[in-house]
Amino acid sequence: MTFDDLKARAASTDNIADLFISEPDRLSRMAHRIGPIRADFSKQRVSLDDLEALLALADAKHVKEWRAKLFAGEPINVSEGRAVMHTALRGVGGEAVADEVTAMRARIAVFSNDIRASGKFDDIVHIGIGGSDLGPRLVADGFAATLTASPRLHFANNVDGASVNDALAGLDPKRTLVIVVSKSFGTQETKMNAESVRDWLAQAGCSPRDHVLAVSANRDRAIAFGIHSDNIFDFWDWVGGRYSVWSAVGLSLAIAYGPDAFSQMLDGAAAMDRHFRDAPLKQNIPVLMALIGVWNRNALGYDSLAVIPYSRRLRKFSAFLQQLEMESNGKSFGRDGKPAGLTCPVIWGDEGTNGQHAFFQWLHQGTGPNGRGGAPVDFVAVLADHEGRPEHHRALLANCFAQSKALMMGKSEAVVRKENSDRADIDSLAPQKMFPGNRPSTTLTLDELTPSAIGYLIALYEHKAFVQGVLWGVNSFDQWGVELGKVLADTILTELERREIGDHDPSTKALIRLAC
Ligand SMILES: O=P(O)(O)OC[C@H]1O[C@H](O)[C@H](O)[C@@H](O)[C@@H]1O
Repeated sequence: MTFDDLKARAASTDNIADLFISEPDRLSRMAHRIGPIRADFSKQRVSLDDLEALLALADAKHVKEWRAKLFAGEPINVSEGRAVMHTALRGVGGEAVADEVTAMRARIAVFSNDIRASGKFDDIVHIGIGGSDLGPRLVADGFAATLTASPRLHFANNVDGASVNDALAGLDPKRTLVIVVSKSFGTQETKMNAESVRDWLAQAGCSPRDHVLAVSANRDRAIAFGIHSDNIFDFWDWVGGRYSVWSAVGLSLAIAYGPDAFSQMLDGAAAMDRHFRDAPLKQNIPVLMALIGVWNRNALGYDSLAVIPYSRRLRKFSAFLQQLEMESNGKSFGRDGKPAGLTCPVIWGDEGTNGQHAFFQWLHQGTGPNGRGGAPVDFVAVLADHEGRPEHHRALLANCFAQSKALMMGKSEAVVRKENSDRADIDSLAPQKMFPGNRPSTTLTLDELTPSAIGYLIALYEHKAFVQGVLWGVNSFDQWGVELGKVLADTILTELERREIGDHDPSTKALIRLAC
């Protein structure tokens, strides 16, 4: 089975709505549950036979073998010679590091409880960017569905001074704990924000020893930066930044929401790990999600995926997934150095229902590179109401379910003509008011937005990204594509500081001149 075979199959793919008629057991075969998550793939434009072909592709691309390598802790990040063991942080696989992980989890729990019991801090400022920021921010919002942060949690990520200013606004330095999170401890934004916050503390006479912690895989750099060695929480080079929320990178979550919530999240992720490791591929939710994503990308030719959480508490989910999926699989060349073909689509989205009043027009009627229009959608909904407003919650869910139905069913030109038969301009109006339908989506429902369910959800997409990396033949665990801009930014920063314009193209020179 090859991508070309899939493309040939897709050329004759049916209408989704018709598939429910020709495949009476479609829903039961395409909706699967694990723990609090139910994944309904039945509104995808893929027949059960197509799914068999996709499972054959998984075999042809050795998904099971790669999955075994992942859990065995083999160095599958070949370009950096590293193992990939974020599942070991949840206690699944990576036995070689189990003791270190257990010790770190215990240290996080004891430390978090001590800080919470001490009552010394009202606020935590978490400084970090990319993988050292997106996961903790997503989870902090998610935990707020069922828990209250105490101390309160603030984030400074961007090098834009507004980021650190917003994070510190109204805070009392004497009652603030600062956690600097950087795997490399070499990231410009994080170091600059940490310096600014250190100055802010110093002006109030607060010592870094009492107020600043670091989380890093590079202890030496953290010490060189001036962090006391007792205040450093380590993590390891086998944890990729975008897979690191399960490590001490989540320390601020454990302090603010309690170590029990943090552990429950890890346990939820572990349950998803075991499902991914053990379930047959045809019932394996991350595998099916990955295969359907590849179908949409490589067979149907979609170039983006919209992820729409119908949950305000998950509104950062698409931003989180942009790093998880696009940094993992946004690559042109495979592990073998050969062109990889079409890989990761653009991931984008916003919370529902807000998006309905903005870009959903495009999802329903917009054009696309494949002539099919729009983009596939992952809808994510939480069944329980955590806000004590059942009428709002029913409306939220009604909108979510209505959108996936509308995308699939559309509204024919004939119906539009009937409804507007009195209009003289019906010939020009009808095509504008009709909905083509047959637009694919997946609906994920979570019973409740508990810490455990959040663990399940994030781990689901981690494994999806892993499987897609295997199918596309890329190394999902490096990110060389972010380096060039960083190096150039350093050069240009020096020029801005010295007011000296170096050797650049005319456009870049003109921009530097404007800022000098
Ligand atoms: O945690 P750090 O070392 O500070 O890295 C922060 C982020 O910056 C890098 O440029 C990478 O693109 C990300 O993968 C990483 O998560």
